[in-house]
Amino acid sequence: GCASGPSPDLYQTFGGQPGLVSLVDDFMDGMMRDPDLHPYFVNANRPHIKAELVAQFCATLGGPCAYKGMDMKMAHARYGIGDHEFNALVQDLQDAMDLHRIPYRAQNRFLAMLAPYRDDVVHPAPPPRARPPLTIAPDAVVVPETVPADGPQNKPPPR
Ligand code: HEM
Repeated sequence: GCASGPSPDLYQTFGGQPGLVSLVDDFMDGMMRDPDLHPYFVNANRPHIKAELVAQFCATLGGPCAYKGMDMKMAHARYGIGDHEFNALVQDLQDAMDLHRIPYRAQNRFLAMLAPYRDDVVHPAPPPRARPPLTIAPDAVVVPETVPADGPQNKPPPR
């Protein structure tokens, strides 16, 4: 039949745990060489992200793992990631899978399972920053409700 979804076989096609650790190493190296993605990861905790990616990929493929990292929306919302960056990441993942000689059929099965994350990862703009606290009392400045049409009333007297 038409193979799709997770399976222990698919996980083995990716080389099991050692295969995934090595794949994610090369994937992250590729993203660090990618000018579209470098800024997002240069100051990030890359060893942590790589460990989470290995667990997530393992679980997604059908391996004996559970992903216990952050929810995808929570992890990405603040970065204002666009479609362009998402596509760049998919390209870098394909390059890493090519390097590891993962057969195209297996690559496509995996990418199809990651595609639904696009909606969680891509945000048109970062959420607004928290406002700084007010430094003056809100009622310290009294603004008149209406400004008279003939201008301010405190004109100097006519000579
Ligand atoms: C299919 C697409 C993607 C998947 C499956 C994915 C997966 C993950 C995972 C599992 C984590 C770790 C979460 C944790 O720490 O618990 C993470 C973190 C992160 N991802 Fe993604 N990601 C994707 C797309 C992207 C894209 C396109 C970007 C940037 C352009 C990105 C940037 C980041 C950053 C900066 C973090 C660190 C978050 C933090 O610690 O504040 N991700 N991602």
